[in-house]
Amino acid sequence: KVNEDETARLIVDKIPEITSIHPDVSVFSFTPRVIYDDQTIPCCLAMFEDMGMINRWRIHKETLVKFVLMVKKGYRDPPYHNWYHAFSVSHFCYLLYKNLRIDQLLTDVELFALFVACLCHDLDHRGTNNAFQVSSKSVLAALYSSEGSVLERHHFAQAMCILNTEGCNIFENLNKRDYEQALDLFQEIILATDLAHHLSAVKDLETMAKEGYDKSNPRCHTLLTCLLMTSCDLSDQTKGWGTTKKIAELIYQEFFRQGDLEKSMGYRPHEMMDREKAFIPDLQISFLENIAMPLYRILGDLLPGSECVYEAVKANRDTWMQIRETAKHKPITHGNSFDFFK
Ligand SMILES: COc1ccc(Cl)c(-c2nnc3c(C)nc4ccc(C(=O)NCC(C)C)cc4n23)c1
Ligand SMILES: [Mg+2]
Repeated sequence: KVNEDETARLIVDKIPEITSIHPDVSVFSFTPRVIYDDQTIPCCLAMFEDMGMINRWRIHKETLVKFVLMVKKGYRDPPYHNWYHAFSVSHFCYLLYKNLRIDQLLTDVELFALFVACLCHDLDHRGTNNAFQVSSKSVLAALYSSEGSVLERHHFAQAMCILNTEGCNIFENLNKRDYEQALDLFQEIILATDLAHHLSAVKDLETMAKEGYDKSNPRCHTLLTCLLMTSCDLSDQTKGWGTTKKIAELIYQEFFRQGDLEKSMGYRPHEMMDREKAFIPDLQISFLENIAMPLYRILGDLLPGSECVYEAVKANRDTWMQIRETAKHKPITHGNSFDFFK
């Protein structure tokens, strides 16, 4: 339940000038996780405003406030897949707009659907992955496992519940055509956040990067939108080492909790979810080399000016390699997998 006085204050207060949140809020190196929890919603309002979306889509301020509040409250509090993840993902989308002028490659509707999808893309995440939904025979698996992307279908369903809540539909003033297109894109983008979906699109993304983006080709728009969504989803890796290290701690806290659950259910967990087997530096080097670096390499090829983002990810991979060497020479302590984080 969204309490009235919190909503009232956000509605009455003027939307702050984005730089009043932080002077560096629009640069790639800025880490949105430094923003205090009670400033995240004003920052979201300021991002909508700064991207011209409030006027362009005739969004009533009260509707926008209620929507963002419902979205924030729609996240649970697992170590990683919580509101701060959605907020930081959305902030990277704002960075793409401010620094790479993606508004010149995508239509207004695509850009709007992308930003709103960033806010909603992991709604009601339980801190367990798609495989666990199926193996634990969760309600979500019962609902969606026949179509695949179980969690992502649930995140979309939750977002639709919010949009269908009285006074929360920020798409309400779009004309019929834009409305239908926005919702179709919104669903497509949220379903595309399934890492398996991204991995199956990498070949096509590399081809597009080689041949160049053709703004008149609808397939290019779809591929680029999905590329940008995944770039936002993994954007913690594009910041300094401090963020990379902190995020790894949160992700493996979440993974190891799932592994513990699987063990208690009599399943043998994936190595990356088994706190007794996981060697985090190796796992993270592999994730960065096989998934994150190729992703931001393609982004850099397609969007001039984003090479610095790829370089930041590569630097974090290099730091993991140094950590791996040091950790390998240390005597095997029978502490837990997080010892070398100390
Ligand atoms: C875009 O969707 C997601 C969904 C869930 C997560 Cl946790 C992530 C995500 N975001 N940051 C990370 C980092 C730093 N490391 C990760 C290491 C492994 C995996 C993983 O799922 N590996 C199995 C798969 C390749 C078959 C995901 C990781 N990850 C992204
Ligand atoms: Mg997700």
